[in-house]
Amino acid sequence: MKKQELIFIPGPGVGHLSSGLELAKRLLDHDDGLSITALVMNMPFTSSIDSYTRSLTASQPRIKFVHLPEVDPPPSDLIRKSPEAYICDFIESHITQVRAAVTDIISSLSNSDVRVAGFVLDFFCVSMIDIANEFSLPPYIFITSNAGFLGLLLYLPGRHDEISEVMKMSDPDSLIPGIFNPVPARVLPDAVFNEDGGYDAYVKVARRFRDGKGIIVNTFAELEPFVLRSFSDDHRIPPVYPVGPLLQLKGQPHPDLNQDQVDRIMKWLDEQPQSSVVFLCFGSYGSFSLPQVKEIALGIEQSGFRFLWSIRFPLSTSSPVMNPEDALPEGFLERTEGRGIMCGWAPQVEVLAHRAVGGFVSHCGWNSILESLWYGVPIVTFPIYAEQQLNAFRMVKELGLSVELKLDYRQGGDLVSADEIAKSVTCAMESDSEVRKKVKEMSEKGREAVMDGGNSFTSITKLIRDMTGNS
Ligand SMILES: O=c1ccn([C@@H]2O[C@H](COP(=O)(O)OP(=O)(O)O[C@H]3O[C@H](CO)[C@@H](O)[C@H](O)[C@H]3O)[C@@H](O)[C@H]2O)c(=O)[nH]1
Repeated sequence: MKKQELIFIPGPGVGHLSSGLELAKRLLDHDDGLSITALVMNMPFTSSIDSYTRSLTASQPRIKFVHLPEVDPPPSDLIRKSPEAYICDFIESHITQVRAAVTDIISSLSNSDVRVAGFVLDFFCVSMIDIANEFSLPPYIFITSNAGFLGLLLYLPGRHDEISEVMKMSDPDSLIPGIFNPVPARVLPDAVFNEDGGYDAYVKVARRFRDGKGIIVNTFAELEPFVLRSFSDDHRIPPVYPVGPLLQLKGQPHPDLNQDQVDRIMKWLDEQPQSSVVFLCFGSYGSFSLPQVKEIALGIEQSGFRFLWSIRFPLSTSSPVMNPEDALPEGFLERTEGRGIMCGWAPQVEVLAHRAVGGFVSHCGWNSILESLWYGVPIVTFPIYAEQQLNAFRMVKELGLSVELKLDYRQGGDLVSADEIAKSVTCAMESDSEVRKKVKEMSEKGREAVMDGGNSFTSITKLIRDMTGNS
């Protein structure tokens, strides 16, 4: 059997990179004959990814990294107008560098027994399908989010052909194939309303999905059966491979995380009773205005539960808060002393795995959702940006796997009050609630899905067979 190489192009930024590389590791675990070269772009304004790629190279010698030469980034005001448009422009500006890197890989393998089998592209990198075609290599697309989000993206080009304008908050609920309930406009991602490039970027990206040889999704059949079935009924959609949950359970290296911080948090958790702590954490970029921070603080205090709060502030705050404590309500720290701690970047996976943690107030980023399901910790929904509102909506209304706090909160939107926060946290922390029971059941199903014979295991085996031709 010939050895085969895959060329990975993960999305820029730690969130997409880490998820893409979990997929890479999973593929290598399944097939000894595979190796992977990942072409990495380092986006301005984001944390360094070097610590991450270094730790992976040390643990998995069959993954090589090629750091693409830096290019002139798009104008910086574009990131404020539309992060999605910025990311797509940034990626497209690497086409020449990617072509050169692929040429090098192929020529370096020409006298070896290794053959390049195909490309795996983060969904934001679908412009690179053209390069795959130039080299006659099959492109596979990787969705770092869920199948419902894929459903939304697949719906957009058809809608655009009929109504070629951005969506509006005042639009009636959308019937999106595969999404169980009609979707209110207020839970759709900001990008679909964005006239400064966000909507166009989504439509353009989604149009290329049908050019993929297959679409790989970080989900599992038991979690999203309805939407996955709808894809297999539509012959225009390439084969969809649900291969998740892809999780980095050993924890992620991060420049803002140091061992002293981890030790302090884990020691404190060790001293707390079983399922007594509510964890608040809002992903790579989630932050709140100062008035919202105050409401959150008052809400946790009012709930009476112990807490671990990963708190960060927007980079654009006009008077930056150097010390998070300055943003808190007066006397909060004294009144909650011994009952809670705060940190910056948290060791989230270790925290969710800890027996003391009983609930999770989350921005509903997909990795956070999968991690909380894995450890059976119910989420309280506090979405902020990207597709998080849609995730929150589906987790509450379709799947019954989260407690509703907000489904439609957006950065700079109406304040979520302390009362609402206290009420939802209390509901999530109930030990015998229906949501907790369902989350525990889904946790088992997720773990079974990736075991030998499970649905995701079978799906990844099929994916490798389709990519390599090896049976
Ligand atoms: O203090 C922190 C904060 C985050 N994390 C980890 O960072 C990852 C965060 O991922 P996710 O929950 O998916 O959030 P984002 O980083 O915000 O992810 C982006 O990418 C996701 C996948 O496409 C989308 O679902 C989100 O909406 C989008 O914001 C998770 O593994 C967390 O465990 C930590 O370890 N410590």
